[in-house]
Amino acid sequence: MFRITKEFHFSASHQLTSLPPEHQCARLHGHNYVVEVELSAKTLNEHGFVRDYHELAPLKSYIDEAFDHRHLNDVLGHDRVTAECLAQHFYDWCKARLPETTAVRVSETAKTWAEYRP
Ligand SMILES: Nc1nc2c(c(=O)[nH]1)N=C([C@H](O)[C@H](O)COP(=O)(O)OP(=O)(O)OP(=O)(O)O)CN2
Ligand SMILES: [Zn+2]
Repeated sequence: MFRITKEFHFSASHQLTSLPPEHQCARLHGHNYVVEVELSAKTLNEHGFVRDYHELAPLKSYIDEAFDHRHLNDVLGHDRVTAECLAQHFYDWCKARLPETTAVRVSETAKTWAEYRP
C-alpha cells in the first residue's frame, strides 16, 4: 500500500459552548490549525503517483475561502467545533472528490492531533 499526505494551515476562532463555563475552551479563543490529508492506493498511476499533490489544490482553496480567519461555530453551523469534528468534516469533503482519501488529521496546538479514519 502506498500512502501520501499533504498539510494545510489556517487560523480561526472557536468556542466549545457545551463545556462547563470554567473550562478554558468554553471561552472564545483561536488556534493556528493544521489539517493533514492522507491518500492511499495499492497501485500507482502511470506517473508513479497515488495522486498528484497538486490535485489537492481545491482543498487549499476551500480552506482559504471558508475557514481561514473565520469563526468555526459559524462555518460548521454547530458548537461541536472540536478537532475530531473538523477532521471528519474535511475527510467527508475530500472523500467526495478524491476517492483515495483514507484519513484526515487535525491539530490545534503543537502537542495535539485528532484523526478521523473510518
Ligand atoms: N479531544 C479533544 N479535546 C480537546 C479539544 C478537542 O478538539 N478535542 N479541544 C480543546 C481546545 O479547543 C484547545 O485545543 C485546548 O487544547 P489543550 O491541549 O487543552 O491546549 P493547551 O495548550 O491549553 O494545553 P496545555 O496542557 O496547557 O499544554 C480542548 N480539548
Ligand atoms: Zn480550542
